[in-house]
Amino acid sequence: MTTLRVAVLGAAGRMGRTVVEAVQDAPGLELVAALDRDDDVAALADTGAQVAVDFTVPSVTEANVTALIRQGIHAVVGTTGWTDEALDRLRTELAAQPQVGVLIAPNFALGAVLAMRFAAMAARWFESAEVVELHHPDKADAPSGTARHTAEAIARARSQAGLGPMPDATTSAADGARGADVDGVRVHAVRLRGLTAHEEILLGNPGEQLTIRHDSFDRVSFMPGVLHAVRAIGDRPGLTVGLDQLLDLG
Ligand SMILES: NC(=O)C1=CN([C@@H]2O[C@H](COP(=O)(O)OP(=O)(O)OC[C@H]3O[C@@H](n4cnc5c(N)ncnc54)[C@H](O)[C@@H]3O)[C@@H](O)[C@H]2O)C=CC1
Ligand SMILES: O=C(O)C1=N[C@H](C(=O)O)C[C@H](O)C1
Repeated sequence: MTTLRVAVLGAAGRMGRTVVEAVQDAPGLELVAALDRDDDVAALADTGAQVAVDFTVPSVTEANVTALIRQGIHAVVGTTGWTDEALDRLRTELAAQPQVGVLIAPNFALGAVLAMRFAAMAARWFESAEVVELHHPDKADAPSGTARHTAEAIARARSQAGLGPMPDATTSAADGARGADVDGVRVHAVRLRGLTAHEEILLGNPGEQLTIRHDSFDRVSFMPGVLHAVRAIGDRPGLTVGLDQLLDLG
């Protein structure tokens, strides 16, 4: 079996530490670099890394991935905060390195990926849909990347089905009481000590409610998805958004 040489960026962080352990324990993978703040990503090629996993912070992830692409290193990215404009800039970078693959995924937990897919399937059949995400209080961004992605998928499905705005008679609300508006879908963010990463999608019709809930109790829940992506990304040049694209979900 040939060995795949892997680097981890953000290696001192909560996710980075878990990824380092997972790569060290995974058959066929070799950890060749573990970088954090102040390490030079632009010199990573010297380590022989073929794939790099980025769990850093929204303000640096684009610069990291750009540096990886320019060195011909595939990237598996879990860091949140990607905008459409930033993704377009990556596509331009990738056009100059057509053999390189980049995966950006808001959530690597298989259950979360399925929850997002189920929510998109269900969205057209319900009058109302709202998303509640619940996380540890050390999280920097709100709402979560997963909740944004979920809300965007719900909005797309509603628009394709010709559904209009959801019923909501609110005319007076305290700041933030109705959550953030993501493409017309309300998203609520809870931060609570003891939590890891959780999401509930609430779908309502007259007389019924469907609740889709996913819980990551531990960061090991993200590792099968991360390792699957590390192994698959070399055969998938260009930009891929969402782990579902690598899971053959139909
Ligand atoms: N896609 C997914 O499945 C998941 C995504 N995340 C996302 O991953 C990101 C990281 O989350 P956590 O590990 O909880 O955060 P964290 O704050 O524990 O870790 C971030 C790490 O990045 C390091 N860092 C900062 N600048 C850097 C740079 N220029 N180069 C290399 N490292 C740098 C920090 O020193 C820190 O060690 C967040 O955006 C979070 O939302 C978190 C969990 C799962
Ligand atoms: O910061 C986290 O912890 C998580 N971040 C990702 C997100 O913002 O969606 C994925 C997961 O929710 C954990």
